[in-house]
Amino acid sequence: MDTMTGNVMLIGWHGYECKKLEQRLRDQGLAFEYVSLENMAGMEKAAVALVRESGVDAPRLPRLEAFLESSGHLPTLLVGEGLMPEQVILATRLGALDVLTDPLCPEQLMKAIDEARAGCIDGDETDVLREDCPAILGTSAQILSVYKQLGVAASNDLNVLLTGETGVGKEVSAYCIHRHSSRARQPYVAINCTAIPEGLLEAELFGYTRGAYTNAVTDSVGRIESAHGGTLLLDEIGDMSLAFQAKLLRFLEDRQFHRLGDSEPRAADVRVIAATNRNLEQDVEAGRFRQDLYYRLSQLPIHIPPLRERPADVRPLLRAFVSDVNLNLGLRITDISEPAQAAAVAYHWPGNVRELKNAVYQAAVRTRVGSINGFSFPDGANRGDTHAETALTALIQRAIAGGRVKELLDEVEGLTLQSLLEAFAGNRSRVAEELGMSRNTLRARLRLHGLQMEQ
Ligand SMILES: Nc1ncnc2c1ncn2[C@@H]1O[C@H](COP(=O)(O)OP(=O)(O)OP(=O)(O)O)[C@@H](O)[C@H]1O
Repeated sequence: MDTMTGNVMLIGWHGYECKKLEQRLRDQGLAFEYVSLENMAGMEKAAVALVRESGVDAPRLPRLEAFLESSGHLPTLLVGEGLMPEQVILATRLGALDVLTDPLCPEQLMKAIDEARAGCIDGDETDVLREDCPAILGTSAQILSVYKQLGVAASNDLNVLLTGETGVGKEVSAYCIHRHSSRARQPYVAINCTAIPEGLLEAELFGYTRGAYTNAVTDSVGRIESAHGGTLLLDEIGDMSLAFQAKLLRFLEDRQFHRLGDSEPRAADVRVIAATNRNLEQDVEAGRFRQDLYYRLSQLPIHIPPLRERPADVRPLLRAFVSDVNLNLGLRITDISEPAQAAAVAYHWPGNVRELKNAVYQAAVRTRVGSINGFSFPDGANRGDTHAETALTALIQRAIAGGRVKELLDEVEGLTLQSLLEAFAGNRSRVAEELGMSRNTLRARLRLHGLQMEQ
């Protein structure tokens, strides 16, 4: 079990009991961590807590009480030796999900841990967000157009070139094409061309024979051969050297290749998808990327727009990642406050969906239970150049340069209203409330600026 699915937190365990318990948890593949009441570092990774008490403090349970008070709603099991009935009743009343007594029966312990973790997911807080999170999300017109292109790509075998800034979802899109294609049951192999040193890339991609170079002690199958029958994603394609580009081009021309050190040509039936966050057309013009390879790779080019150009996707993504974090980390986040959502819509997300996902995970781990009330964007980011702010600066500069300063306030008002509608998902009542004006006044101002967005 990794930290994404949550650790078992151990509180109050000492001596011989620890060894036995550790072995049982390890046998079940469960990660665990000791925390003390004084130092609860690591709690954010927790899925379930096992608190140990002895019966000596009857009828109280000082450790459990102190732990439950400071740990919020983490599912907690009490394990005790010689517990009195009152203590068992008290433990249940305090909120422990189960009480186990020594000697611990391993099956009973694992069942209780599983139930605590499942309770964490299917608990009685019906308003906790826990929908299944599909691999690729978004509802904006821009991303719908991308989905359609992915569908086209899935229906044929052309080489696809996915472009877009870092974190927009090129890799998830490549996988999506594969999963929807006729090759879905065959291998999907991804290689990040920049993560492998140029010298090793050829061997990694094409494979090698024994003795091809100093460390080649056995024959090795390359990624191309591993992907036979399926799909090969060449990620970060824009960063490969011209020499390597020539080798790749040869393979793309007839799907034939040689393992390093082997004169025998081999063939592989692979569908190639390439991805890059570079502008390859510019690289072709600058002589950094071969034109023939560019044409070969981009038989079907698909561009994924940055998140700041599709603000309508922000809210669905936030919602989906909250469900995701609840499922993966066993948290109990119910929602994200409206101001936090509006701030997220207005933010320019330079790291795109990856950054948004991280922001939700970080905020959720901080919040653990209830509503997320804000995200911590990098310093100054909230003042950064959102698309609306960039437009605003350009507007002011154009007005000054063109001697149209008198009309400026009017134009600024229009832009401001447009940004507010965007930030509050078209909710005019909310915008009116924020501006301290009546809905009628707002409606009139919107009409004046040609902004007729309905709620
Ligand atoms: N539309 C989406 N729906 C759901 N998750 C998404 C979406 N787009 C991106 N993600 C998530 O954002 C993260 C980054 O996505 P991905 O790796 O596909 O981006 P990328 O464009 O390939 O980035 P890079 O260029 O840095 O490799 C992943 O965790 C992915 O699951």
